[in-house]
Amino acid sequence: MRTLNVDLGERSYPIYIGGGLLDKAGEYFEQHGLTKKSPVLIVTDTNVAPLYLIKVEGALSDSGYTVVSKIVKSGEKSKSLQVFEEVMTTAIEGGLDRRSVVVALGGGVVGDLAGYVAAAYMRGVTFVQMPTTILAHDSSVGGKVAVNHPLAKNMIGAFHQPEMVLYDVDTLQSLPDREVRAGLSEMIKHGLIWDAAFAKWCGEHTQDLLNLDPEALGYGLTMGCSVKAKVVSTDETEQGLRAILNLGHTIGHALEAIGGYGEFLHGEAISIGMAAAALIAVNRGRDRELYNETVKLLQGFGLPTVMPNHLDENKIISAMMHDKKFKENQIVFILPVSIGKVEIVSDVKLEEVVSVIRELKKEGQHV
Ligand SMILES: NC(=O)c1ccc[n+]([C@@H]2O[C@H](COP(=O)([O-])OP(=O)(O)OC[C@H]3O[C@@H](n4cnc5c(N)ncnc54)[C@H](O)[C@@H]3O)[C@@H](O)[C@H]2O)c1
Ligand SMILES: O=C(O)C(=O)C[C@@H](O)[C@H](O)[C@H](O)COP(=O)(O)O
Ligand SMILES: [Zn+2]
Repeated sequence: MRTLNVDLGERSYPIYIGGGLLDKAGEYFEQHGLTKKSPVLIVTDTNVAPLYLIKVEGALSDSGYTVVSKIVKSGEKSKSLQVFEEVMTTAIEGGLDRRSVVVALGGGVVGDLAGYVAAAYMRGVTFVQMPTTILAHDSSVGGKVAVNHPLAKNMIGAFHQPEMVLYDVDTLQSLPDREVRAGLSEMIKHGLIWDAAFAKWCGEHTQDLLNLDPEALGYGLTMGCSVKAKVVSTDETEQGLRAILNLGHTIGHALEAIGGYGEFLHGEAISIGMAAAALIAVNRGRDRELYNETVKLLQGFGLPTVMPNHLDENKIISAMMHDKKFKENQIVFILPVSIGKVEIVSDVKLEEVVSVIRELKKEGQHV
């Protein structure tokens, strides 16, 4: 078992990473002094519930906790105001009070949704993350919680840090292959923005990671979480540095929105976005090797790096205008400087973006 700390003064919390942790959920709750007098709400989804819900409900009730559970439909479409309201209804009907705990048992969708419920229920209750996807090494850390608006990703949300992250890596063994790849996209991102040696390691351990080799996975997740924890500890509410975690997201979020939150998985959209960011950087004078290396790394994991031809440039651009980093009429981009290092740039012109979208469509025709 590895423990990392997210250092945020009085809002600091541990990330426990290891096997068999869901069975010990009750013990962790007790260790953290979480009350048994108020009901706990577990939010999970239709894929995760049959696999792990009984385990967590059992572990908590064996320790004397009263548990209420809400199962939402799996998939990005559940990150909506409508489902948010449904979860709120379960919380109210289940008698949750101000000392209650909301648990997110699942991937980033459940994490972001349950986290926003925890941030808003009675103006804020305790939140515990129990991630079950690779991607959630990113989403469970840092306190960004949100639901989507049909026009733009994560538009309605808050910063609400969890009490702890209980990451039972045994759960990852049941992930479908496409979700494994999509989750590894954010792991690669952590290497690309912060740590060239880690990015290189990802490239050297592609097969081990794709095969869910426990040792490789444990190391990769620990490294990814520790990059995330360091960045968040420096800039909790994205006043500056934290924006680097958005590498690939300016275009990626636009692709998710225009795809109706169903065509691309988050990690896939971000992979295309990271290829696009590298190409913008090259067109601005960086060595072409930067783009070649980025794309080679992503493609090694079977991730998409070209722009699907059917996507309309204008639609991508107008969806991009809703980016939360858009200010004073400028779209802020995170651009690579070299592998392991990025810069925050606010003078990228729309024409540069359109030209890269077209180049990436052409690349697609060669594949
Ligand atoms: N808050 C943040 O900082 C942050 C960071 C990155 C991504 N995100 C958000 O996270 C979301 C994507 O998260 P995700 O990729 O985990 O998606 P997800 O939660 O939809 O999970 C992916 C799929 O795997 C299934 N699943 C989950 N765990 C499983 C398991 N152990 N075994 C079998 N199936 C399992 C789910 O039911 C779902 O179908 C996006 O909405 C993205 O915006 C948030
Ligand atoms: O934690 C962050 O900060 C991130 O940017 C991590 C991203 O991987 C994640 O997708 C996040 O939800 C994006 O946030 P947003 O503020 O751009 O909606
Ligand atoms: Zn992301």
